[in-house]
Amino acid sequence: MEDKQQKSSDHGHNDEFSIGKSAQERGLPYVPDCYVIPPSERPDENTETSKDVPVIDISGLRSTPHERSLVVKDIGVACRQKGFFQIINHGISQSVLDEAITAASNFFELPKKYKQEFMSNDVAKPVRYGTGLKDGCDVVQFWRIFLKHYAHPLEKWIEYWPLNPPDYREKMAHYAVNVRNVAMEVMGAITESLGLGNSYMSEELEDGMQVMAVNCYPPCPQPDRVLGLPPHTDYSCITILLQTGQGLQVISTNEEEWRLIPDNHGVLHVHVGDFLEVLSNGLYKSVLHRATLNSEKTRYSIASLHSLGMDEKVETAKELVDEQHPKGYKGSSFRDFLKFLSTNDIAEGSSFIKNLKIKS
Ligand SMILES: O=C(O)CCC(=O)C(=O)O
Ligand SMILES: [Fe+2]
Repeated sequence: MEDKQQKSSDHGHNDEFSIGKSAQERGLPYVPDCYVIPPSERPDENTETSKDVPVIDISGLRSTPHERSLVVKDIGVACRQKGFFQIINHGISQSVLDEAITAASNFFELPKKYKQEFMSNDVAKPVRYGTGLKDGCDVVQFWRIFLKHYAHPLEKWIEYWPLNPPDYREKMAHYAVNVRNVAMEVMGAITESLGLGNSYMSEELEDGMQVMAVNCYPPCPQPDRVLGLPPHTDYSCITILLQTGQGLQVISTNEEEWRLIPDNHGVLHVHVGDFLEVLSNGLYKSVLHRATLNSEKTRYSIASLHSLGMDEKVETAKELVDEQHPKGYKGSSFRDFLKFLSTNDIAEGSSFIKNLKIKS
């Protein structure tokens, strides 16, 4: 994912952009020059909302073998044709979703002193807070505040999570555990759709990493000149995204244009990530996406990224390699990604997955 752009912004945070207020209420007349991105990279305000987002009822995965096979097929088609899909009847109650978002927004609204202790530009830190909102910068910045933390195994990492707001750990953990169960179920369906069986990676995923990127995008006075997050693909097998309001844009596998993703209450959005592209030998492509802004309302998102263990390499499934489809990718681990990130700037277009491609 993005990240490296924080190298010069982690120290220069600015919470004076009070989060709950619209840009006008905060009296912000314009976006500082340092945030303004070149015209070719600016979001177009007329970007169409994607009309054919696959919405999949995953309760069928727990139903009869016939029902399950239909859902598996739909998931496979969505991964191949789009690189993303949305899920309903995922089994996570609305209150768990809402409480995770409330915990996130309460964290971001805390006074600076509670957040500062988590600030770091060390991308390998298990808990990290950062913001692109700063004055006097001389590089392209992004209009986002984030808290990232590892979440699995929960008992190992939760003690590093913020103690404030007091219910942050409880509420976020509740969501983390639930969304991880959904991720395991969806990954089983994905490997099944590839003809590898539903338990192909379940053991490795059991010991895998879960990183939660908790994002906050304050209202922006000129949302057409700046982005919340630059275009990137995720360093995961899959990412599950919970969002409040529209802002996510994607370029699906079968299109060339940016499309806005609708946000429907209670729906979770699933992205194919880099490691799944490697595993599937490019049958399923990790999806390019970015976060855009609005001038009215703070938007929150919680991205839960699921991959294998820190040193467990994801290799292309040998079942998907033959003479017509030679192995297209080098194997890689989460640690390999962190190493890549520490020397490459994803905000400037570096791409982990491109780096893994074997040139033919
Ligand atoms: O906030 C969003 O819509 C996207 C977040 C995202 O892509 C990420 O955290 O990797
Ligand atoms: Fe992402």
